[in-house]
Amino acid sequence: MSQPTAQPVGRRTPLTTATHTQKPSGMPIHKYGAYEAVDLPDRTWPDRRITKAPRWLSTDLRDGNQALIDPMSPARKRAMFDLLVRMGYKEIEVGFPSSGETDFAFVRSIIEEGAIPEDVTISVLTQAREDLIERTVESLRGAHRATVHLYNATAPVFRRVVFRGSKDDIRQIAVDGTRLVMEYADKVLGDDTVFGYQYSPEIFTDTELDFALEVCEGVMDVWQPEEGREIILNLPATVERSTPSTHADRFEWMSRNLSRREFVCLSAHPHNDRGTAVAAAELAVMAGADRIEGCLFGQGERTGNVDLVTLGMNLFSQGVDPQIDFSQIDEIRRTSEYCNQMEVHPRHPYAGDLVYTAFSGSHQDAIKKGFDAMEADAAAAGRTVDEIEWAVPYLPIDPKDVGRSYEAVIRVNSQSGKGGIAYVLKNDHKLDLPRRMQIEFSRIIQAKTDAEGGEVTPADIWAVFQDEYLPNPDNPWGRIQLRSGQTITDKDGTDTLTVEAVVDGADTVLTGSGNGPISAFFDALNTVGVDVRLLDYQEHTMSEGASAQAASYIECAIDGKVLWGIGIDANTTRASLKAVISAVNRSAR
Ligand SMILES: CC(=O)SCCNC(=O)CCNC(=O)[C@H](O)C(C)(C)COP(=O)(O)OP(=O)(O)OC[C@H]1O[C@@H](n2cnc3c(N)ncnc32)[C@H](O)[C@@H]1OP(=O)(O)O
Ligand SMILES: CC(C)C(=O)C(=O)O
Repeated sequence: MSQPTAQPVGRRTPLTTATHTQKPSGMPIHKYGAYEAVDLPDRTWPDRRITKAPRWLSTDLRDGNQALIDPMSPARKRAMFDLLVRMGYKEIEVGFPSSGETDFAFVRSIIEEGAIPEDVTISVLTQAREDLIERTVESLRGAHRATVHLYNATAPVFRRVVFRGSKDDIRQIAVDGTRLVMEYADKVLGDDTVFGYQYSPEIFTDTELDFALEVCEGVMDVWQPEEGREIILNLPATVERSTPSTHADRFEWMSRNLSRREFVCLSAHPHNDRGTAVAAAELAVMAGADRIEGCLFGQGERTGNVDLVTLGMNLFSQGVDPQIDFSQIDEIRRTSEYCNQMEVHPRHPYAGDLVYTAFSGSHQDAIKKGFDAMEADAAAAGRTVDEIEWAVPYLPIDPKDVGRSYEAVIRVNSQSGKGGIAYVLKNDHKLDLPRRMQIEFSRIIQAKTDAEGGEVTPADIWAVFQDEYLPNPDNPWGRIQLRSGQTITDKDGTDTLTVEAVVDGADTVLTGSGNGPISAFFDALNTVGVDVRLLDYQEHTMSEGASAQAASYIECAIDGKVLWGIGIDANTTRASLKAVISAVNRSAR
């Protein structure tokens, strides 16, 4: 029989792609074509950095609302509007007033009730149809600052299928619509309304670049932008169709080729069909966009509009002021959920229930070390933790900055390790367990999670910890309970300890001597047949002030077993005696 040849460690046949050849899926790929690239070899956007917030427009009340199963009631609309104002949005698209009485009445209500702050501009959307434009402008009577937003589709399939017209016909719809908006604004709105205009070539992402430019130029020829008379040209990714890099190329191309660029506010309106709307928006800003339209938490048609919360918080997490207040993210989320009647996903960036929570051991370990290092670094710099740069692994921002507590940062289940459990004890009970004690206790918790599954709450952890290490009058298990102890130190430094205790149910006085209270106590315990040897001892105060408690941790070998004990007391000697009893009682449990 031939002997198998021993392979040196690390020299076995590796798994390579050759052993995992992928096979054609059989999916109908012939139905789809590649998206056209932009010929822009001297593109500049990849080298740009975002150093300030773009202008934001919230379209929650329009694009968000039009996509809801149950569009917002007037009360829900008002709650959303007030939230957006409180957060600091200065441009808010409040509806499509010509769609019906609900939107029209809502626009009238916020104007007539004085709900729009002086520095907030409301915007309303309309198709390029005269009756709709008239009704739209009518809704704005008496507003301080208002923008009419006109759109028509310019993409080839719309030209052919929806409008059944030539490029010139489509361009003319935009030009005529712009003229009508201006005429009705002149007729209906007084001088007390600061009036603005926005045009969107719909499905910009599917429109030939030169044609999108041609239509925008035609619109500008009518509006005549100049100093003090900007035009907002909004280039919507109505359906997201390309990588964010190609989207950025298209923005850079438009930004370079538009005439009167200094009077144009170039705006992006990404949707999330490919799941990359946030990246598309950020790269569009790098490529020249001045403004982003989106919705809170990515509400909106199909996969949603770009998420304004993620965009704003991405800036914040890079030290750039988003100009929007996200400090109460849970209130923002609750209001948005109420208005949209849709839940925000627990993994939603910055706002989901679980996004500042680590269950897994190595994450928890790193987070605990990160918090400890922050405290040490702040103390070394003579500052508070809030005054130094945030650097906690796995937490891109300090949850406190969005109104979250640290309670949920670490949650314990079967995937957790000692770091997380130690974090809970330190955070909730001011107990900073020595490393080997963390290991010992985490095994006890792990046995529980393996047996029972699910999550172990901080309250469960504390109950197990107390039961394991801290016998007390309500739970007085163990051979020995301490009543009182007294040490006398003689002139050569020897401590003599007298302890009153209950041993095996009987009141007992134990005495012993040694070169400190702990060794004196070990000596005393020997008299009742307990053989203890000290391996490690640590202590710390748990709070400041006269009534401060101290925690003592002791690692001992007791009758051949190595165990930890803990004692908590205002008196450090008493804390250490309790720690010895905790370990001794555990050894006999
Ligand atoms: C990408 C976006 O999100 S765009 C915004 C979409 N949002 C909404 O549509 C919500 C509100 N809309 C509505 O309530 C309705 O569409 C209304 C009340 C405004 C209009 O309703 P209707 O009069 O029934 O027209 P409908 O919306 O079906 O539009 C169809 C007609 O308008 C034309 N049309 C569509 N969009 C536009 C436009 N932007 N400009 C000019 N004409 C347009 C179509 O070609 C079609 O014309 P046809 O009847 O001659 O074939
Ligand atoms: C009206 C436009 C801006 C729009 O909502 C879109 O194209 O998605």
